[in-house]
Amino acid sequence: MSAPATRDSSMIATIDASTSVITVSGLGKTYATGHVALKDVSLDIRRGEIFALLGPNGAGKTTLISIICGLVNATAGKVEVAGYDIVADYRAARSRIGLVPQELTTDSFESVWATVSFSRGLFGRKANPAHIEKVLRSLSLWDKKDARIMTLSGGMKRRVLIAKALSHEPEVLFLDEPSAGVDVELRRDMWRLVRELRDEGVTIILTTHYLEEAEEMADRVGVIAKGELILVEDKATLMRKLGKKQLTVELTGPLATLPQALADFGLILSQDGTRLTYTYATNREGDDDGLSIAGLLAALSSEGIAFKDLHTEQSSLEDIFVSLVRREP
Ligand SMILES: Nc1ncnc2c1ncn2[C@@H]1O[C@H](COP(=O)(O)OP(=O)(O)OP(=O)(O)O)[C@@H](O)[C@H]1O
Repeated sequence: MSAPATRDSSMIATIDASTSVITVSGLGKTYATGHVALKDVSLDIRRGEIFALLGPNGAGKTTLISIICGLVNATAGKVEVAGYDIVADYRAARSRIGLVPQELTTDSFESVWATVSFSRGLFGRKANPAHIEKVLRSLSLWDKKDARIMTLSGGMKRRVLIAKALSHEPEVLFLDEPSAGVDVELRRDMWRLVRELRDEGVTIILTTHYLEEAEEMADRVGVIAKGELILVEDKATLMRKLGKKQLTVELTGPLATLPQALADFGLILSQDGTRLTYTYATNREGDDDGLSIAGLLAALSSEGIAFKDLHTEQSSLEDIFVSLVRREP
């Protein structure tokens, strides 16, 4: 699978990694039911990044995306896409966006080719069969181009949704829960395509409640909970923070001071001298410089320090994150 290579030169000219492609300011949404789905959300999405929006079911991810894409009206605040206001300059803003929705609403008598070509036309773009062919090939849909949508499997329909979203060469691609109900092969293809698109300068925003997906894909991560954006961070930084754990060692007798041989571990000795606390990074990208728990235990033993119990705790940020992200529907 390879990404569509043909991109509109006027769009490429505007791509500059140092600028924001989407600016969200003070966004709020209260549904007619009175439910407050978003509260004062402000966010800049940088050109060419993969941004993962994380949060549990009902957090407000789809609402936020729907407002950015102009499908739902905000109650407060504003959104600009490539400098265009999503309400005042709807057509200009929307034509920069490709949206792959969560729901499979594509079910028609039309062929794959006709459906994807028609999508391009909806955005006022001139027909470009070469681009449509590239998109279909990149999604392994080329040999299905004449098949009617209704005859396709669920996975193939999903590929058609992605092809439709890419038909008009958008600058920003939204993927709403791309992994929900998707098989391993499609997930792998999708991730590869996303990276290829990003390499071409396309900005990707994906929503997910799978931490693994964000870990695998994202450059930056935003966490949304109960309608509030509680965290926006570079993934590497976030993973470092998330990866911090604490090991507490309960000693059999009190220590007056920490032996010099243990200085490198950055241990904290409790006031009564009976407890040592060791904070360490656990993840791939963490700053663990080789000082492992095994190393600590060996050092304790060679210093003749006996212990009766060990227990680990995760840092509070990880606690928050895991409870947000790993909570099942
Ligand atoms: N049209 C609507 N009218 C009233 N409430 C709504 C409407 N759409 C969404 N909501 C509510 O707003 C909240 C946020 O929903 P939203 O779909 O944005 O969450 P989400 O984070 O995308 O969740 P999921 O992961 O389940 O898609 C939910 O409590 C939902 O029930």
